[in-house]
Amino acid sequence: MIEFQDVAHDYGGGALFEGVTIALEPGSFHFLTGPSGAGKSTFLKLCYGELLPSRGTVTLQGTSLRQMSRDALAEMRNSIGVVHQDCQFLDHLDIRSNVALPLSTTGRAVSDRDVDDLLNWVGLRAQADALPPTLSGGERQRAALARAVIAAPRVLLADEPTGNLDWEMSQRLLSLMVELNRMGTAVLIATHDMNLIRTAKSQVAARVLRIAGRKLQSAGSDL
Ligand SMILES: Nc1ncnc2c1ncn2[C@@H]1O[C@H](COP(=O)(O)OP(=O)(O)OP(=O)(O)O)[C@@H](O)[C@H]1O
Repeated sequence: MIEFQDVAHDYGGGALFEGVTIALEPGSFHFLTGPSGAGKSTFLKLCYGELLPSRGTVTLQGTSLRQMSRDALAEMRNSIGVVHQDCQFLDHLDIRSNVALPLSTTGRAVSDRDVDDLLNWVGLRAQADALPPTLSGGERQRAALARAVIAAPRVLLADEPTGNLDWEMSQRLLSLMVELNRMGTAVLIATHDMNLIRTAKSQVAARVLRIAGRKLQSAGSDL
C-alpha cells in the first residue's frame, strides 16, 4: 500500500532519518513516535506525496512517487485521508461544507445526508451548520477526522490528532480510528502520547515505530 525502500530525508541540515525500509500493509495499524523534531511529520508527508524523499523510493499502491504525474498523484491522494496537526478549515464555510470539501473539490457527488451521517459518527451532527472558529479543540479534531475519511480512503494518516485534547476526548478520537481500522482502513498515527499508545494496544494489534538516532525502529515491549 505504502512502501519505503531505503529512504532518507534531508531538508539541507543533515539527514533526519536514513535507510528506512518499511511497508504499511492494507488494514494495518501503526503508531509513529519519537522526540520533537525527529521527523514524524516529515515521514507522514512522504507517505502522502507532499514531499519526495532525498534518497530512496516511496511507492504508493505500486507506483513510485517519482514516476507519478501531477494528476496521478492528485488521484492517489484521494485514497489517503490526512488529519493535519493544525487541522485548518475554511472559516467562512460551515462544518458540513468543510467536511465535504475532499469530494466537492474533486467534482464528486456529495449529499448532505451522507455528510450528516459522518458528522453523527464523530458526534458533531449538531454542529453541522456552525462555522469552524466556533468549535472547541476536540470538536475541530473530530471534524478534521470526518473530513479525512469522507472520501472513504484506504489509508488514514493522522499527525498528533490528540494534541491538546483532554484524555476523554483523546480516547474518543482513538476509538473512532480503531473503528475505521476494523472496517479495513490502514491507520498511521504520529503521536507523543504514550498513554494513548498503551490504551490502543489493548484494543488493536498496533505496531509502534519510533524515529530515533536517524533510524526508524520498531519500539519494544516497554510501551
Ligand atoms: N520545510 C522544511 N524546511 C526545512 N526544515 C524543515 C522543514 N520542515 C521541517 N523541517 C525541520 O525538520 C525537522 C523535523 O521536522 P518534523 O516536523 O518532521 O518533526 P516532528 O518529529 O514531526 O516534530 P514535532 O513532534 O515537534 O511535531 C525539524 O528540525 C524541522 O525544523
